Order: sequence, then C-alpha cells, then structure tokens
Amino acid sequence: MQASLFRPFRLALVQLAVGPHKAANLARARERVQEAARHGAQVVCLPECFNCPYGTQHFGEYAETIPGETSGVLSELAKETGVYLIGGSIPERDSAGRLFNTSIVHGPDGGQLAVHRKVHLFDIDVPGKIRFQESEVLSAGNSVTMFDTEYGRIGLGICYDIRFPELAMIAARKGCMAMLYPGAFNMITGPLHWELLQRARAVDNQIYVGACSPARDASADYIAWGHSTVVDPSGGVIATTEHEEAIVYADLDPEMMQITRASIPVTQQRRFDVYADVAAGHKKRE
Ligand SMILES: NC(=O)CCC(=O)C(=O)O
Repeated sequence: MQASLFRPFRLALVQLAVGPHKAANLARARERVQEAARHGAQVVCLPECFNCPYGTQHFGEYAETIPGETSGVLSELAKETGVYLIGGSIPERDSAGRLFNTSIVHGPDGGQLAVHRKVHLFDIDVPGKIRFQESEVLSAGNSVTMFDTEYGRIGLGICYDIRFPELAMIAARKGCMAMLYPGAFNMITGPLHWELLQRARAVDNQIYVGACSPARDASADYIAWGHSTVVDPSGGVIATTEHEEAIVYADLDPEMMQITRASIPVTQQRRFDVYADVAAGHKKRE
C-alpha cells in the first residue's frame, strides 16, 4: 500500500510537567496545547500519563472511563484550538473493571478519531536498577492503531510499544507517514534506548517518529527521562529538548519521506519471499 501523503504540517510534542493533582494537570495541558496551537502546530501530542503520576500504584486511583472527564477536556480542547490532539495516555477503566494505559485522539472538530490501548505492557526487571510490572494492574490492548488526517495517516503506540518494530512496520506498510509515541522512559533505559529506538523505527520504515515524555520530576517515584524528540525518515533527529517542561516543534514534510525512499529504496526491495512469515515458529502467549 502506498503511503497516504498529503501535505506538510507542524507537530508539537508537549513535554508537560505532571503532578498528583488531576485538575491541575488538565489545566496545564490546556495552556500548553493552546500555546502550541498559537505557534502554528496542527498536530499536538501530550505525554504518557499526562493527567496523573506514572506508576502501578496510581493507575487505579486515577482511572476513568472513556468517554469521561479527561476525554471530554481533550475533545473540547481539540475543537477550541483546531488541532489534531493525541491525548498522551491516561489510565482507563472499562465496563468490566479492567485497567488499560490508553491514548485518545481527537480531531479539530472535537470528534474522537482513535483509541489506542498500550499493546506491550512495560514489564522489565534489570537487576539492581529497575523493576516495573505494568501487568500487575493493567491489561494489554490488542490492536495496531492509525488515524487519518488531512496531512497524512499517523500511527500511534505508547512508550514500551516502541521496542516492538512490528507495530511501526505494519503502520508504515499501511500508509502511515509518522509514528507517534507518548512515552515515559526512565533514568536507566532513557539514556540507553530512548533516542536509539526512535531513530531505529524511523530508519527501518523511512517515516517520521515522535516521542513525547512528561517533564522530569526528581521527587516522583518514577523519574521520567524527558528528551521528547522528533526523528525524520532518514533517521536524523530534527527536534529535541532536555528534561524540563518544553514544547518541541517540528515541521513534517511528506516530500522528505519520498526523497528518502527514492534515494535508498528499501521500501521497494523487501524480500517477502524470504521472510514471508516473521511469526512462524513463535509460541503464542498463554
Ligand atoms: N512507560 C513505559 O512503557 C516505559 C518504557 C521504558 O522505559 C523502556 O525502557 O522501554
């Protein structure tokens, strides 16, 4: 499938300072999204867990249904500012009481365009450094998420999802010109892998990649790495920041993607006859 290419747009990643007060987080997100729109952003992304602190001990307390308070605020804000708004992520509670880490996307008319439930839960154990088990409280989503804008098709993952090249590869093959990842890497894996993974997903697929972190709060239980970043289809970092609250802007141009794909034509050279089924031999999870 050909990429759905339309026209250039300005992306803003809002590296938001997030604290324990939901109302304050929502109010701050509103101000920053308004600021990004005033600076010409047409697509705006908030970070993972933008309305509450990130941590398994917090998800239940802050969880909401969709529709709910936060999705209502996001819808109004998208409409008021006329942007496509990727609402970072929030802890979601479904009708069966299960919790998810969920991103909601609204269009400039305030309508809900997509909902992505984090597919790969952040379960790691690096001895002596970091242990985190989202699966102790969260359930995983089951789908590849994409949405269409007048600028082009965009794919969506949440944080740990970026470690799995398959999601981005499928989205790119279905015509996405960018993958966006609200995320909150930490002080151990952030310096090691945050930028590397974004550049890898970009260069693998010759698409834009943006990853949006909360600002760092050194007093939090989980300290976010920050460094929200945008990478272009050739793998180059075109916009980034340090760890304080900031808005990262980047102009995404579909022509840059076409030029990259024409110069190094891997999208035309894939050998699906050789690797027709990458899942062959994989044991299904219990
Ligand atoms: N919130 C997350 O999914 C964190 C992912 C992370 O830090 C990683 O190393 O992967």
